[in-house]
Amino acid sequence: MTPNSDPTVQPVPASVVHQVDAADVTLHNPKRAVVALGSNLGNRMETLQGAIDALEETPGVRVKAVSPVYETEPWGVEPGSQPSYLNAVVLLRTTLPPGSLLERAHAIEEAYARVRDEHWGPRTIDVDIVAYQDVVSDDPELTLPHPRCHERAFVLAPWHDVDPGAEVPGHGPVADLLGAVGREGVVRRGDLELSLPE
Ligand SMILES: Nc1ncnc2c1ncn2[C@@H]1O[C@H](COP(=O)(O)OP(=O)(O)OP(=O)(O)O)[C@@H](O)[C@H]1O
Ligand SMILES: Nc1nc2c(c(=O)[nH]1)N=C(CO)CN2
Repeated sequence: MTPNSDPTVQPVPASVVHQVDAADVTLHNPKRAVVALGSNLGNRMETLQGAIDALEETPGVRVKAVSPVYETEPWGVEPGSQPSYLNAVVLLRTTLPPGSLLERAHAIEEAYARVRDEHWGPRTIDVDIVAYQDVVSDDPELTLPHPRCHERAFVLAPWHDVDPGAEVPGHGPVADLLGAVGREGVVRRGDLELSLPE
């Protein structure tokens, strides 16, 4: 039987071919994303590492780099009102669209029983999408780049360590932004290290 003579083989509609091709392009064309992690409650290192491992275990996500760890003064709140944070940044390659990556970030926060009861309140884990490719969006559900990342040394310092040439879309080079903001209250913890999942 020739391939075309089988009466049970139906022609594939053009729309389906198009959708499959589009999905295929996405799968072969992972996007760059930058995720910031912060913790100021409980076992902060264990929580940060757990979040990194959970990102890596997510289908369609690969953790490509993990920054050094910084001990940072709580930003945006009364000095002395909260424990200090440990902050880090991870670089991802992902086939997930931005909204799905945010859903995963929220699921990881929930897994660590983060309670959203106070604006900028203490938290076991905060997982923010800092940037996704060069996407710029003012959607309040997912603003890209993160609307406050360019003024936060606790994001810029670790990001600069893992990607010195990085730029914040619409704001300029991370190196320049970090220079402008300064490193006050942001101290590298050389004695602590997060690992890149195998
Ligand atoms: N780039 C982004 N990354 C993560 N969440 C975002 C982003 N843009 C908008 N959001 C929205 O912000 C909401 C509040 O997030 P969250 O509770 O983590 O804020 P926060 O950590 O207290 O403060 P901040 O956003 O200043 O870090 C989330 O429900 C989410 O939909
Ligand atoms: N140092 C520091 N301060 C913060 C942090 C954080 O991760 N580190 N996160 C906040 C809300 O996301 C508010 N303030």
